[in-house]
Amino acid sequence: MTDLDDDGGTASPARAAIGAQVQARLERNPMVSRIDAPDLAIYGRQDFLNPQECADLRAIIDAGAQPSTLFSGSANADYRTSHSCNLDPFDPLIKAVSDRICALTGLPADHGETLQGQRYTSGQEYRLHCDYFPVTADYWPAMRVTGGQRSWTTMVYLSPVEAGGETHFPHCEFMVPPVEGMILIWNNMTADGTPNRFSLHAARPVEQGTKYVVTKWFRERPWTPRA
Ligand SMILES: O=C(O)CCC(=O)C(=O)O
Ligand SMILES: [Fe+2]
Repeated sequence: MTDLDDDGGTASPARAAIGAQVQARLERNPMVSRIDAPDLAIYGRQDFLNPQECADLRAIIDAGAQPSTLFSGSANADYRTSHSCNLDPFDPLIKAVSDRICALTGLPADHGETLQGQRYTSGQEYRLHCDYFPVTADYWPAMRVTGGQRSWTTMVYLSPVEAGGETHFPHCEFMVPPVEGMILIWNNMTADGTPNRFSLHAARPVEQGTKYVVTKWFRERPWTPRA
C-alpha cells in the first residue's frame, strides 16, 4: 500500500509512527508534562515563549487579524467567531517560534502548516470540532494530496484571560485555561493512527479579557499547499 492508498480515516502505520515518535520525545523532556487523559496524548509546557515574544506576537496578530474562516466554508458563521491570520514564515520571530515547535516535538518543518494567529475578544469562541479532516468532507481529496491528515496540533497561549477562553476537551472531561507562554500539544490520532474522536475540542467563549493564540497543525506528509 502506498501512502496515497490510505484514505485518512483508518488505522495507518505511518501515522502511528509519527504519534509514537513525538510522544517518546515529549516524555523524555523534563519541562513537558502529560495531561492525565487516558484516551488522548496531550502535553503542556510552561514558558515556551517569554513575555516579550508573546507581546510581539499579539501585536503582529492585531495588525493582521481578519474574521476567521472554516474549512467547511462560511455556512457556520457562528462556529468560529474569532479573528485570525496566517503569519509570515519569513518574519524572524515567526520562524523562530516555528523552529522551536519543531525542536520540541521533533516534527519536520516541512510537515507544518503556516503558523496561524488567532484573537478572541469577549464572547468569541471556536465551537466543538476536531482538527483532523473528515474523509467524507468535500475538501478531503484536496487535503489528501497536499500532506494528508493532520497529526499533531501545537498551540501557544499568548495572553492570560481573566474569565473564559479555556480549551475544552469534553470527551476527556477536562479543560485548559490559557496561561501566557504555555504550549499545548496533542495528537489528533490514536496510537494506531486512526483519527481520535477524543480529540474533539472547543475554545470556550471568552468572558472577560482578550485571548491570543498561535496554532501550528502538522500533516502526516510534507505540506504542499499548492499541489
Ligand atoms: O483557541 C483554542 O483554545 C483552540 C483553538 C483551536 O481549536 C484551533 O485553532 O484549532
Ligand atoms: Fe482546533
